[in-house]
Amino acid sequence: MSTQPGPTAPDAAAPDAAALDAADPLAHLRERYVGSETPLVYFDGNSLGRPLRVTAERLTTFVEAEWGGRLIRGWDESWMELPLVVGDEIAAACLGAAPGQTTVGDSTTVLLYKALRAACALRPGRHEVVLCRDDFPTDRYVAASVARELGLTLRWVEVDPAAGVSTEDVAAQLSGDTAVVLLSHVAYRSAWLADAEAITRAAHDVGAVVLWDLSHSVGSVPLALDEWGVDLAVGCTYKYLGGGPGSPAFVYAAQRHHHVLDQPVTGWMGHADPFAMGPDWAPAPGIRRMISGTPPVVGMLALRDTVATIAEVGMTAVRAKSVSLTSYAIELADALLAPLGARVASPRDPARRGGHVTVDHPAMREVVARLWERDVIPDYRDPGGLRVGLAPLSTSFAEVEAGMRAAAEVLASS
Ligand SMILES: Cc1ncc(COP(=O)(O)O)c(C=O)c1O
Ligand SMILES: Nc1c(O)cccc1C(=O)C[C@H](N)C(=O)O
Repeated sequence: MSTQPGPTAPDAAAPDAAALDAADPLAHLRERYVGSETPLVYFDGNSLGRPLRVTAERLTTFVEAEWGGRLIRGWDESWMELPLVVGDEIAAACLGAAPGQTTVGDSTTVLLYKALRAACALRPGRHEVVLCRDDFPTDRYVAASVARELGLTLRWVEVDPAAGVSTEDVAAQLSGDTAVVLLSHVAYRSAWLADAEAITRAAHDVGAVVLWDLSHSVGSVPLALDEWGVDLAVGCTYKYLGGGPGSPAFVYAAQRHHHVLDQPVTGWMGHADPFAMGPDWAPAPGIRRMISGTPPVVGMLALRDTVATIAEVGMTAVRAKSVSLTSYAIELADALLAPLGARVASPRDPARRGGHVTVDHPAMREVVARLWERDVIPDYRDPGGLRVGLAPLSTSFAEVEAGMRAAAEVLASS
């Protein structure tokens, strides 16, 4: 048990964090992370993951040996291939995707724009994009802008906060005029986990294509993009993939679409022969055509260490730890925060929950600000949501207990 002073609720209601840590097969990974030896409680690994210690060494070696040592020769020797090499590493460890369908570059927002335009171009003559009212703002804003550019209509899936996004809710918005279904696999606020396989099938049944935003699921929830028949997907790498602030996003496009994949930011690096410097753009073969400009080489380094760590233990073990962490956080929220008027706003069924837990109470904005002052770092999401993000590789059960107790103490005194 934590040595932090406990709030008023009975300890008996929650299991013992020390016992959970002792039984955790991934517990040994925590000490590989910078700062894991400090008492700071980090509940924001789903927004910016902690760095691995080994990454400091990788970055230094890169500066001294590769950048400093090879200089511009580095492009021919390895950097030109890096977006596809790292894309394949993410695909193998996390996406359930065969090689040659994933590349890394741009921000998630920019890649989402490129992927959504490419998805719409796969279904000419159709006029609707189906998306969810509760999805992350960038997805809604990008979709609105693509709809303006192409003269499309947005069809909104309204979300029942008690039930999340169901396949039926999505199916109700589908028709023969649906070009693309754009959805988050895990909802950024509530952690609702969509049934990606069933929704992909429903979209295909009406002849539409799907574009999944995997930002909150990649590295936390196992994915099987090839098996599910997904058309396109994008995701962040600075969350569960530990790429560091502003690390570039990834995009997946199923191989069956490559020959006609048409994205709008046609830069020289997606050209079939960039150094021909020819008069017109001609797409590179395969997924490389999704690249626009010079690959962000430095930004791709750190995530390779996290992806290698995920590959070492496997996504099944990562998901098992994630479910245990979120289940424990919910038990503690019920025992410590519910008596103070708070309410768990994430699914209680682990099969329908991603890697974080949101607890609602009107005072949470103030509570989160006060928690940050005492080195307990959750997130706040309107309206009134304390968002507890639990990165499975770096978070201990003792950390969960200390953070939830601190939240209860602060809420009790609000
Ligand atoms: C679902 C989702 N999509 C996209 C983004 C971010 O996009 P970008 O990396 O361009 O800021 C986030 C988080 O910031 C997110 O949660
Ligand atoms: N991408 C972020 C940023 O650049 C600054 C602060 C936070 C973020 C985030 O990742 C927000 C996050 N996607 C969310 O789910 O709320």
